[in-house]
Amino acid sequence: MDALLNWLKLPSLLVEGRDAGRAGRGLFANADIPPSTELFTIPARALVNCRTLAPHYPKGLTAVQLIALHLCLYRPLHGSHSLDPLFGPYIDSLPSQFESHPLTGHVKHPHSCELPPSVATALGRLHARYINDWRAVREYMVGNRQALTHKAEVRLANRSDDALEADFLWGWLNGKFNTRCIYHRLKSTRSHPDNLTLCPILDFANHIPSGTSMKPRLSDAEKYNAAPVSRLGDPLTLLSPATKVKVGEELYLTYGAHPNRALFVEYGFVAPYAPDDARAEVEVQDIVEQLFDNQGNEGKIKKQMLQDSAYWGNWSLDASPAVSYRLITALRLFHVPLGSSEDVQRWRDTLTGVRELISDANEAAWKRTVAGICATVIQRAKTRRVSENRAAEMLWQEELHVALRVSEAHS
Ligand SMILES: C[S@@+](CC[C@H](N)C(=O)[O-])C[C@H]1O[C@@H](n2cnc3c(N)ncnc32)[C@H](O)[C@@H]1O
Repeated sequence: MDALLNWLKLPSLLVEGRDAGRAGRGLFANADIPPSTELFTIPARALVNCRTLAPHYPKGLTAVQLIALHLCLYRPLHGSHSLDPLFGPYIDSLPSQFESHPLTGHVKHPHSCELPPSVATALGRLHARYINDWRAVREYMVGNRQALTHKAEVRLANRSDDALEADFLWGWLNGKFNTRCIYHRLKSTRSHPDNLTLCPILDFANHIPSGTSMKPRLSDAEKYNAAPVSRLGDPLTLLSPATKVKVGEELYLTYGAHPNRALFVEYGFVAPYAPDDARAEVEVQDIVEQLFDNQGNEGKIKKQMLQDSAYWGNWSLDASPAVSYRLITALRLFHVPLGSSEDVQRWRDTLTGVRELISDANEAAWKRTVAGICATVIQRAKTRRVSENRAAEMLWQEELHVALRVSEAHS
């Protein structure tokens, strides 16, 4: 931390990064901190993003690809410091490995750990993003070899493909959105995917699902809804939570209202939940898709109707206990015979709020189907291959818990 503060030219701070147990390192208060206090400001030059890296590389990569490439090229060798003349002391402060991240295991031994289907699907999507970025960067490295080997400190020549990919995966897990990168306005539009940055010290902060948390101060670019005026972008200021923090307490960020499935796949951990917590959730896409598939042509038409009205997919149950409105809407249609134009119209009327339901019989039918879906989730959670991965086990337990709660509510 001292080397990092020296490099940042920051005085001692109200917070320090240190061991936080199972979560790795965290940010802790060095003194009592009044509400919404400015904790520190990281100058734009010390943020790792598309603006600070662009002057040092030929064009052609997205922000995530560029950050991952830079980290890959300057990953510290075992026990030594990063040779990066730009961000070396910061790169030294990054985690040395991501062995517990599910993507690392998935890349090395796909399918070694049995996961709930919706989690496996989400991990598969993340893997596809990773492969896409790795291919793009590999091509870029071939096309720009001369420019890259011009950098005196870069060791490309003696590196095996495997070593290079392992370093790229490490860089990618640091540099993709989530894990350690946060939103930072660098482009003229708010939705541009390159609006992200690595930020020293802030990235020691762990996640808290609810309660008061630290917040980055709105940057000028964000305030004026425009690209930053200065070449390297705006600096980043972190504010303490809106309530007082006592010396020694950990300060958190709220990464987002993510279910455990997303926390596991994106960040590599799961958070505890209360028995009736709506964040405890099962996504039942695979089971419900199969139901529509089994209806043959009628199912195909219903799928199209749901896609057209933006209700296809993202169907969940939660432990509050509840069935998501999206799932109820899909299952209502599932039980409508398409030959009955009156019922089809009634279903459309439920979408616009003209009607609350199609009929009592239709309500009873979708509830019976929910009970069947719960039975499937319970069955597969009870008969799965037990995993040594603690987080994977917790995800299976969560599925079982949610399905039991919803099934009790519908019996
Ligand atoms: C931005 S970093 C936070 C700092 C990190 N703990 C470290 O040691 O550098 C995000 C990572 O911290 C860990 N993490 C964050 N919040 C956590 C929590 N509530 N429980 C367990 N691990 C957590 C996860 O590994 C996550 O990918």
